[in-house]
Amino acid sequence: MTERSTAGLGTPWPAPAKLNLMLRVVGRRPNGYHELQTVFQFIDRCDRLWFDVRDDGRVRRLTSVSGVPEAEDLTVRAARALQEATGCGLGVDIRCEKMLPMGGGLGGGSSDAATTLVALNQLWGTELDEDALSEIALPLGADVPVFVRGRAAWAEGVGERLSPVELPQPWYLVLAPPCSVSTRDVFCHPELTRDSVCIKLEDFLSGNAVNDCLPVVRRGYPPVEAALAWLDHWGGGRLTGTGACVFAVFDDRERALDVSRQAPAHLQAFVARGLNRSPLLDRLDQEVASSSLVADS
Ligand SMILES: C[C@](O)(CO)[C@H](O)COP(=O)(O)OP(=O)(O)OC[C@H]1O[C@@H](n2ccc(N)nc2=O)[C@H](O)[C@@H]1O
Ligand SMILES: Nc1ncnc2c1ncn2[C@@H]1O[C@H](COP(=O)(O)OP(=O)(O)OP(=O)(O)O)[C@@H](O)[C@H]1O
Repeated sequence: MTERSTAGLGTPWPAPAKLNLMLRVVGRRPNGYHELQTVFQFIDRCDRLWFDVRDDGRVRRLTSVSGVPEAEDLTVRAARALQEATGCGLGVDIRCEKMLPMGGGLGGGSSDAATTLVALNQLWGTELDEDALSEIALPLGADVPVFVRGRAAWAEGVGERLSPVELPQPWYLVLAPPCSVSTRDVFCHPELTRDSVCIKLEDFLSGNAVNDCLPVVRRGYPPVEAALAWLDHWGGGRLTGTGACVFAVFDDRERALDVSRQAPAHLQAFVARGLNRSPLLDRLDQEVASSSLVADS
């Protein structure tokens, strides 16, 4: 979607990316899903969404997402799931401006789904609380609940047992190698280790930040390996989720920007701030405040 076409649409709803600051695969459930331990933090790099409520109950996506048919788009599925859960007869036209690479381990699709649930719960007046919204969120994807709750979190289970955490909020240099990684393929891989011992938050805070998917992704995706090798010159990189994106941590924004300018041209590089509170919650507060002003006048 071009800048011009977003003019006049009103304030967008942000769908921030997340980073997995560590990821341990500690078991496998009978349904094939994996038990994880991970730490989620948001970054201030976001997709942007706009919602126009419709009276006729139709859910339409007005912008295209490369390779994703309308009915499979996580925003459309999220809107339909909220209709089904609440019996709401309203519909919506959804526009989404993608900034986050797909299949990048930044959770862009999951975040778009969460933003749709949170925004429509407000705009449709369905009044579900955060727990109820998170229940609708989980079948859409293991990462959707953390985006609904909007707090950096220590996560267990398939990623749905969340405890909020206050972490340092450094600057991250994120590199998107020119490939996308299928989360499913990594979790199905015969060489993925699935027996890491469980650790505690304190272990992570004192430096245990391994990602168990890294060996499989490094071997299977040479562009990811190359991006990590490049980050080794600057102190080392980490993989987010199942990749393909990798990141390095900096205390100082200028330093992160300086390194990003030196990144090889074939790597998409950006610098973003770590956030313990999702900008989605601020946008929701703004919407609640403006709707109560209208109600009072
Ligand atoms: C790896 C993480 O990104 C860490 O944040 C997430 O756990 C993945 O979350 P997600 O992209 O929302 O994943 P989903 O859409 O639920 O699942 C995609 C596929 O990954 C596998 N999958 C996912 C999560 C999980 N805990 N175990 C799995 O085995 C399943 O094969 C599933 O079919
Ligand atoms: N609105 C959407 N935006 C992006 N992807 C979508 C969307 N709707 C459905 N999808 C599908 O979801 C897949 C995963 O997208 P996403 O951007 O969340 O990947 P990811 O960053 O690797 O996520 P994760 O870290 O959760 O594995 C895409 O490859 C695409 O097929």
